[in-house]
Amino acid sequence: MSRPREPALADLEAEAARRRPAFGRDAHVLCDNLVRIYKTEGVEVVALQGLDLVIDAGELVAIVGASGSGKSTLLNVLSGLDVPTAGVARVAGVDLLSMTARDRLRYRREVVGFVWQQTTRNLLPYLTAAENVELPMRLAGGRRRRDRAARAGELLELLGVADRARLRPGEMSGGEQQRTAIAVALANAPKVILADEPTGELDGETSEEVFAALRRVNRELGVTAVIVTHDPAVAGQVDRTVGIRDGRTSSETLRRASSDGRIVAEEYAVLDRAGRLQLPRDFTAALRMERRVRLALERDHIGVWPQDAEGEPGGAADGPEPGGEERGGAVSGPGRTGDG
Ligand SMILES: Nc1ncnc2c1ncn2[C@@H]1O[C@H](COP(=O)(O)OP(=O)(O)OP(=O)(O)O)[C@@H](O)[C@H]1O
Repeated sequence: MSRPREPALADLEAEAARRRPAFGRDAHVLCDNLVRIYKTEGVEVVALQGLDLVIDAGELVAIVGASGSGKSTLLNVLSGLDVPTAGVARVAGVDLLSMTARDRLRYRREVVGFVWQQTTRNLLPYLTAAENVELPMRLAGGRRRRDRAARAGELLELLGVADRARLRPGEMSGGEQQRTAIAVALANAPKVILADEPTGELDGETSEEVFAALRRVNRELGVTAVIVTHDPAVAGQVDRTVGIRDGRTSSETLRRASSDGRIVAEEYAVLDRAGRLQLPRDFTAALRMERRVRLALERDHIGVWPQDAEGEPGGAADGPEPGGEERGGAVSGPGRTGDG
């Protein structure tokens, strides 16, 4: 009789993958361990360092972060303009790493729409607002002239600039140009709209109008919207703000209405699948945490302590002593201080 075959490592990995639901399996926008390295004159810049992001269909999400944190790199990848070095990037079921040139063209024409900060990048100066909106439809083909004109009219109406249809960009205000740009981005009924600082060149009141227009298309057309912004007024009005730091997702702020109708914002650190999280810089600076910290699993939280000069836990922080038996190791496992 032959002996039962020992399971190979690949079988065990496949089995483990079968049992665990795939990360972001149902997400509309998915970045899994996304890496983008730029190489210029022998110098490497790691703009995205294993970024994870999951956005559901129909969400309106703001992406915030300091200059150089990787926001534009992320948006360039999602818009199909740039190819990441490694990882997974998927939008509306399209794998952005394995697209052919033809797929990429179709993706950029039909699956995503974008709005850039510079109004001049969004609209052609010698076309009217209506002609600008019709242009992507003409390039994609498939619609009759009358249909294109009707759709352009509907979109300009939805964006509140129907009365500007016959004007060229130079004859419109900055806010009107950006609202027209949103209509252009929506021309081919994309599933996702990406906007990079769409209110960056506008004053407060006008930027509120443009943001309100983005919110309206998100709500009324159900299009998923991802907006990179420095504008606290924009970031403060979306349900979810994702903070990026050093090329990784570091925090999320969720906003919800409380029982008395007030909007409550709760900020969370993002825990990635490898168990990594970024502690806020002001927290680590306040407790002079550098390089090593001590961790302890408590019943309902994990304590983090700076390593003090003597190497004993709890040196600089007020609060409970870290639990656990191993003073040197400091991480107590479940069943010691934890529940299970
Ligand atoms: N084409 C490029 N070649 C080399 N390095 C680049 C390139 N584009 C971006 N970088 C670098 O990658 C990092 C992330 O840049 P990115 O533009 O994505 O940041 P950002 O958060 O959008 O910044 P900002 O808010 O200033 O636009 C930075 O260190 C930047 O210098």
